[in-house]
Amino acid sequence: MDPNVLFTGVRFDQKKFGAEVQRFKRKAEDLVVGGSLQLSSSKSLAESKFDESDATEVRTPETKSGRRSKKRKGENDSGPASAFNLFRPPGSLNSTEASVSGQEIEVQEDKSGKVAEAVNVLRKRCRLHVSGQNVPPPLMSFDDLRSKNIHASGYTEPTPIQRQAIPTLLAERECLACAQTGSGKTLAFILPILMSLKVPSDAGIRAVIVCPIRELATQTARECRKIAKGRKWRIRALTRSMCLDPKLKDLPIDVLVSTPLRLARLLKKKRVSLSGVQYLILDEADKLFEMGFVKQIDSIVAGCSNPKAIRALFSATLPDSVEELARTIMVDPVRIIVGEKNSAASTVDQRLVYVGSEDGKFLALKQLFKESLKPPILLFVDSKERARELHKDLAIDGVSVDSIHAGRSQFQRDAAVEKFREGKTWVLIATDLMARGMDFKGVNCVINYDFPSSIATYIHRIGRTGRAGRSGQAITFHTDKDKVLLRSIAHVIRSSGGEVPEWMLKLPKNMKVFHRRKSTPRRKQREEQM
Ligand SMILES: Nc1ncnc2c1ncn2[C@@H]1O[C@H](COP(=O)(O)OP(=O)(O)OP(=O)(O)O)[C@@H](O)[C@H]1O
Repeated sequence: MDPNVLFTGVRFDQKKFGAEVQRFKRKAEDLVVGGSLQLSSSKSLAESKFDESDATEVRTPETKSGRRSKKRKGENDSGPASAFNLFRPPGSLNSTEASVSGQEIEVQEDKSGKVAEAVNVLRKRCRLHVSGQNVPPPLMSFDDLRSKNIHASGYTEPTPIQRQAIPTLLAERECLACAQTGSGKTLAFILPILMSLKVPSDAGIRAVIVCPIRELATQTARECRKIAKGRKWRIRALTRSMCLDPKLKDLPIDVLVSTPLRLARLLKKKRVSLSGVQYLILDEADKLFEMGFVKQIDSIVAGCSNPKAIRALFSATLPDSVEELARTIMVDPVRIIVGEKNSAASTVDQRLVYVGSEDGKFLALKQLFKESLKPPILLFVDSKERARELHKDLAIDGVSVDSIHAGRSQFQRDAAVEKFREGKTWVLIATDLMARGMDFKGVNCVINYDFPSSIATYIHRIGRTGRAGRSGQAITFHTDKDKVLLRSIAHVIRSSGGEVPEWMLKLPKNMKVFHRRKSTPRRKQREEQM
């Protein structure tokens, strides 16, 4: 294996990813209608800029007294927000207006109806499906935001989700957003948060981003710092050492990124206050609404007691049940779906490989290594036991391999992620811990060594490749035991443009697609196979 290929694109810079940047750019250019689409909101957005040099010119959505100039109808300023079941009633937003940075967005059906038509054309081309009352128009260009850091980060044009979510959050509207993996959802919430908060302040935590795993929280905080570069924002990922700090409450923090458990524990012990939070983002929202997290999320949502706090949910998969639950905690949310809901990234070439039985997996893997696989490769297994077993086997074969799972210490986990990012590890064996949100740009291939336990898991796992417009490959091993979910996954592949045999699509319908597999498959000792 040529180790040089490992270093291809592991780190994102504009030079290395010139082609991708161009691809994003090209797509965006295609969206301009006759090169002259002008939305009436552009000016308002420009005036929300947040780069330091521009700070004095920023128009604020607040009056001198520090209160927002707009108040939602029916909003109770004094009453605290309560947990899931007790939320504010929907429909309390004035349906005829929404403000961005204190200005009205006027997507008027003007005399010629041209603006409204242009908005529709842009949304159609971006495959943006939006619903809600008086939804703000999409963002035409990052230039409208006049942020130097965006361009410095190598981002030239907004992705579809960014086009709609940024103006929505800037307009202080709550939102439910679903867009494919690797489509830039992180920036879609980070940017409006920083723009809305405008300047660092000692007023306490003003934005909270909740992610299901620590590695993702660290990554999100890093991305946030990148966008805030040159400013004195205090952006912190909640670490163990911070939790142990007796002075935690006095730490200056503007944006806090955390996993649910850590934050919920601190809240319970009253060691942190979220009463001044203006933005609460639930990233990978469907995961956070699963049984294991829901209590913690409930307490975090309740802890963000500012009645004006804006809540937003983001994920690449948003089952209807989660949407329903989410709506109980949101006020008149804007629903933003890019493309087909719960679909796999079309940039990923997906393949299903029949390996017969459990024992066939290792042989098939070796064969793939011999034939065609280019590292870095992310390989998913079902459990930490499986990860340990395969790690040992591949290490014997001289492959540069590492593993990451819940059985490893945080130090080992961080080191594994870092080495993989740097291209020092060829194959990273992972459990579903790594399936969501992690942005390893250079991953060439994802292998589902063990069949995913749900469609959502499949979509997120394979979404670790083919990110930011790059192409990637996903190979899924299946055995006779995996028939239960095979049909559903074949449909996911077909609907994202992949090829699957007809017979797979005709397998009997499985009703338990979102259920976990009960037992971990075992294969014979490797020695027995050789
Ligand atoms: N406008 C843009 N132009 C070019 N690249 C971008 C843009 N916005 C984001 N990116 C890059 O796209 C990659 C994927 O972004 P991000 O991690 O936010 O995806 P995501 O939609 O949250 O994916 P997932 O669903 O897997 O969490 C990142 O490397 C990011 O730097």
